[in-house]
Amino acid sequence: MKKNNLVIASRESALAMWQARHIQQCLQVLYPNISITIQGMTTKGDQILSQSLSKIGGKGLFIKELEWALQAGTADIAVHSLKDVPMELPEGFVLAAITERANPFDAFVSQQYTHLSELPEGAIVGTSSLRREAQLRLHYPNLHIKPLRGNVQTRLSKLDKQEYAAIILAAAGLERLGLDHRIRSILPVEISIPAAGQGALAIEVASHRTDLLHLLQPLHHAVTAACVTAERTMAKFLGGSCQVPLAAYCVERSGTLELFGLVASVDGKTVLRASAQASMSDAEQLGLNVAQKLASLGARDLINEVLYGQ
Ligand SMILES: NCc1[nH]cc(CCC(=O)O)c1CC(=O)O
Repeated sequence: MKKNNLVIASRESALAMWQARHIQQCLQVLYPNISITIQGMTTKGDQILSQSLSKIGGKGLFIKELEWALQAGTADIAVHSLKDVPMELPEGFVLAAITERANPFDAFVSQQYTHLSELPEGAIVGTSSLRREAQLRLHYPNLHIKPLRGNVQTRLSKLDKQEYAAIILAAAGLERLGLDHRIRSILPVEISIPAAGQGALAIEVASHRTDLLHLLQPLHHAVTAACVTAERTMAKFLGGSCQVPLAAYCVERSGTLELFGLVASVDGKTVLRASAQASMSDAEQLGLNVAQKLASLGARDLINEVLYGQ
């Protein structure tokens, strides 16, 4: 941190900038004497919108440029949606804090309809997430799933142009952007298990910046961190990325964690589920446990089939 000035690196989408400003405000309250600025930057993932994310190489594409800034020292911290952070960070970087999770669930957004169950046969539903697609196909095999990329506003404008009868977005993103009025209903966990880390923010720093670990500590939320550790450990063990339909959601009740995991084929015809409970201190073991249960049901073969064909 040069001259008491902390620089936050962020992608430039409205959601990313909201998230960076949120962290900026939290830190500013804690440390009124530090000047905190946000440096927006474009990532490869933001530029390549034409192809599906699952084909162009996944999550790392949205954070690499921010990591270069951390490495070069032109920025001190990077704020990410945890969902977009790869299960394994490149060497030399750590997540210094995980913030309290917002709404972790997927939202149903439509002009005409209130619930997924109201959609007529063949209705076009927009999502480019294989996780959402597989779970939609499982419960509503007669819907037509059509790819939908771009930032949240772009996706909403495509819905408004009647290209889709409905679209599925993360509730947290809509709420942060003040677009919660667009949410017609929340998809319960029985219909759509969220992505690992959905709804939580992660603050990344270069590992050698031990000065920042202490500074960021007040933003760290232990319960959220335990839950997302279970989710991300499960996904990592199974080699999960956004290139396979994999879902992981962990909830904490009175000190006990419960993790729900799912691996599916994209067509939703094969769906493997497993769950388990553990104490807060055993989050990693819980993730491994559920991953092993899924593996024993054939999750590895299913994932390889999705990734490489038969
Ligand atoms: N994949 C993009 C992305 N990354 C994080 C969010 C939402 C916010 C969050 O999950 O924390 C979104 C949009 C969406 O999935 O609708």
